[in-house]
Amino acid sequence: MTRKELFKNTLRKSVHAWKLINELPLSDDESLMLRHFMDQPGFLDLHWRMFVPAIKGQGTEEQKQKWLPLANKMQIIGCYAQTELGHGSNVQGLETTATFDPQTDQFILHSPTQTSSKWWPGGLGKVSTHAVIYARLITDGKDHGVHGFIVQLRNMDDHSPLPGITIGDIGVKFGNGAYNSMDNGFLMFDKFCIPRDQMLMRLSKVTREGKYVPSDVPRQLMYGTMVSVRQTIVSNASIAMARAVCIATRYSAVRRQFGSQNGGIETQVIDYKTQQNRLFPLLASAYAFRFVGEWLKWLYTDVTQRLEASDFATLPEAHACTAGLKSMTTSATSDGIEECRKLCGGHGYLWCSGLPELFAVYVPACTYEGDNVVLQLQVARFLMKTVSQLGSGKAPAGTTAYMGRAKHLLQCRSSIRKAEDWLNPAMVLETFEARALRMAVSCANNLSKFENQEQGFSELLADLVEAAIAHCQLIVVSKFIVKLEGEIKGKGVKNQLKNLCYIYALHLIHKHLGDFLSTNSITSEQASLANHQLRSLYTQVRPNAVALVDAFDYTDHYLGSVLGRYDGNVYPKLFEEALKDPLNDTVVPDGYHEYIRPLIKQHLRSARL
Ligand SMILES: CCCCCCCC/C=C\CCCCCCCCCCCC(=O)SCCNC(=O)CCNC(=O)[C@H](O)C(C)(C)COP(=O)(O)OP(=O)(O)OC[C@H]1O[C@@H](n2cnc3c(N)ncnc32)[C@H](O)[C@@H]1OP(=O)(O)O
Ligand SMILES: Cc1cc2nc3c(=O)[nH]c(=O)nc-3n(C[C@H](O)[C@H](O)[C@H](O)COP(=O)(O)OP(=O)(O)OC[C@H]3O[C@@H](n4cnc5c(N)ncnc54)[C@H](O)[C@@H]3O)c2cc1C
Repeated sequence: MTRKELFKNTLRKSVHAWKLINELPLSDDESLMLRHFMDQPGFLDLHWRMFVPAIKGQGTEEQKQKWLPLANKMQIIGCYAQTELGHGSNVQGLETTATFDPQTDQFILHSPTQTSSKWWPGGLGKVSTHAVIYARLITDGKDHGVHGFIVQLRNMDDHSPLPGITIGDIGVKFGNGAYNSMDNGFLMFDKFCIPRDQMLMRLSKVTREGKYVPSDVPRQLMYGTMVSVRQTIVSNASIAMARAVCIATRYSAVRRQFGSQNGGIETQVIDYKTQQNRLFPLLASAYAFRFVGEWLKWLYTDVTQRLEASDFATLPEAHACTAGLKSMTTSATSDGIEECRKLCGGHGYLWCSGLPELFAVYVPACTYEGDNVVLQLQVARFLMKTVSQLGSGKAPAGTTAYMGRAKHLLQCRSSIRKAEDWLNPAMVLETFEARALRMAVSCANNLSKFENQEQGFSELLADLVEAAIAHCQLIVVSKFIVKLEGEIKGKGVKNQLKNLCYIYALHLIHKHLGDFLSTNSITSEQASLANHQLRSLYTQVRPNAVALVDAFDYTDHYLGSVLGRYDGNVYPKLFEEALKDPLNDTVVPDGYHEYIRPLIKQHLRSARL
């Protein structure tokens, strides 16, 4: 499809989905499922995942009563317009202004520079009638920082932009199809007025007289919508990883190369240890991200209930966990999808493998909802704060509880003696805890050598990100272990999950061996025992690998991959797909008479001469 066709088709699908949700009707969970099967980014994502939650989280009761019924019935369509041409990560650096005019009781929204243009919001370019806009609030010449506002963008009769608003699509993005179904947009305000009651005022307020009343709760609650979406992105990482792994695993069982003596049957590529060493950790990651996603959903629900009761104690941890896990799982999944493409050899590069589009549509997850490095730095700040409070009497809780055992973890030596010890959950956990704590403490020690903490932080950014990743990996491993300790129906299933859990943990040890050795969390002998155990786990997973991806229960239609077909009938179907290509509509291609024939004839003539 052309971009215009793709966009229009996405509108058609979205509206059809909305119709089904209402007519059947579907529950929230079922609607979410429908979104997955629709399988295309579109304006509904931003309306439901960001616009509605922003009003719910930051609006007053009156604002919710006014706007939510309209939004819930989709009588208005909204998006989340925060990022600008000049600033995305640095939210405090946004330039759009919202200046209160006490004469008219309105805010005047303005884009003072080109870099202040809103740039990127999904659904903004062509669809949304409304947006939650983030802008600097100015009253009486004073800048109070960034706040949210509900703004109507387009005329409800003919969809034209309202006077004072310039709006459009930012253009084609990475890949063919992929995220181009979405109208990511730009927007400029030219002294555009909105009534005062359209500032989202649950947190801070502006009175009729123009007095600014600051929030009596943490101002970071304004970032709540991002926290909520980051949490869902972790579960989505598992879905995308599982999809790629399903394709690569099934195809690896079909594909044969080498290994035959005198014309016998060749080896299935899945039997090569190198293939297993690349593939099975990704299979394990798909399961691991699912379990940590379930736990994160619980954490998010818990913090939301606490916030409603004005208990803000766990907010920093919820922010660190959602930011860190969003970052870690999306980076691993993007890399994993690309690895799956390579695991499928040349055919993985074909569009009909399903992997190029999956990669193209998935990879912006490393950037949207917070650049992955910027988010790990938030985790690092949280860790440095926690380390600095050790010994102050305030015991670290939740995912940093292990830091409370700093004395032990800083000096303990791993008691792994034989390969099977690497299947001991306590020993594995302690190894990850020691590594994470030692990396965090080492950063804190290095930081303390700087007179200026912020300067020290800047200098140590790369180390801090590594410490943050180590902490996030510990969370994933620990939540997988907790899952195994819970009720799992069927001994066989439990055994398979156990194998995957230890593959996940041991492959991380192998991948980040430098960290584990340099922090003395393990010795090189213990590292080689871990490798030995890993190989043995691969052998145990091998006979069940295809069943473990079948368990994701993806239909062929959803996978959209010739290589990942359930029936394994890959080669005839590759031919069928090739023959569908428009280039094969004619035997002699368009352009032959114009370019190829004259070229060949010229050679023939010169040959005769
Ligand atoms: C064919 C295949 C198809 C595949 C389909 C797959 C199927 C998928 C199915 C469904 C998919 C649906 C998915 C939904 C998708 C939704 C689409 C998303 C679109 C993307 C939308 C966006 O990108 S919106 C814009 C997002 N922008 C950002 O994330 C900006 C990042 N920056 C920030 O968040 C902040 O600026 C910052 C955190 C980096 C820094 O903030 P600031 O400068 O204000 O703070 P400080 O560093 O000074 O910190 C102050 C203090 O506050 C704490 N803090 C910061 N943030 C938070 C927070 N959120 N909550 C709580 N506390 C916070 C910070 O830690 C500091 O604490 P101290 O104690 O003072 O240290
Ligand atoms: C597909 C897609 C959809 C989007 N949808 C929306 C939307 O609906 N609404 C919306 O408001 N926005 C949206 N965005 C914007 C998105 O949220 C931002 O692009 C994202 O937050 C990253 O910000 P940035 O572009 O400013 O990156 P930058 O911050 O400019 O990042 C550039 C580089 O600088 C590095 N960097 C930046 N700051 C630091 C630092 N402090 N320390 C170390 N390194 C740093 C980053 O790691 C990165 O390598 C979308 C983006 C994409 C790609």
